[in-house]
Amino acid sequence: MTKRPYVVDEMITAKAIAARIEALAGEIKREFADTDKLVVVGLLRGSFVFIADLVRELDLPVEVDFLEASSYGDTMESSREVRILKDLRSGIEGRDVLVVEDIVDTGHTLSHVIHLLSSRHPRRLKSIALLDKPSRREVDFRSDWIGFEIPDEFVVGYGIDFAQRNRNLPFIGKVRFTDSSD
Ligand SMILES: O=P(O)(O)OC[C@H]1O[C@H](OP(=O)(O)OP(=O)(O)O)[C@H](O)[C@@H]1O
Ligand code: HPA
Ligand SMILES: [Mg+2]
Repeated sequence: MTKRPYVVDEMITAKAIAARIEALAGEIKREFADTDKLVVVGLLRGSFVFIADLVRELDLPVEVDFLEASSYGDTMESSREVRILKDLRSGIEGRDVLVVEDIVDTGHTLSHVIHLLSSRHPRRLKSIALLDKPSRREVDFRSDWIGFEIPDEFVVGYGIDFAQRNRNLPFIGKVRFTDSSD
């Protein structure tokens, strides 16, 4: 658990996030225009704000489900071991599925989840990540839709945490440690 004091510098405003979500929703609606039901799967915990705003822009027949995966705990480094803490409540065989993630960093989490869900034989399986850090990627993975590409900064806000703090910030901000002892 971090004890070092830090501040959060705003990086992406709530207004910019909302505008980007509106544009992405249009692309998703075109992709799934023929669906009789789209299962939108949020990856807890970090995606809870993004999925709430995204699904309200999707005038499609939507079912919402959640899967909890964790690989960072209260640190800034991926354990590279993705633990599934909570699985979906419904089956997805033959279903149209959109996995919603807050951020793709090393890529271990979302690539593991996509591999797991594809083994359940959905009709169509796509993913969207609000943020993507391509410079940090450790596995060959890219989401089907990306909100914003960002540099190698540790970010919080809009559902994203550092040691379970700052998920409730309305914007995306980057963490900056303030003590001179480091
Ligand atoms: O691409 P990666 O390097 O795997 O990192 C991305 C993942 O790390 C964070 O989740 P975390 O494990 O912190 O759990 P949380 O969603 O509950 O915050 C984030 O929400 C992504 O799921
Ligand atoms: N912030 C919070 N959690 C994360 C990040 C980040 O930048 N990258 C991977 N998990
Ligand atoms: Mg997460």
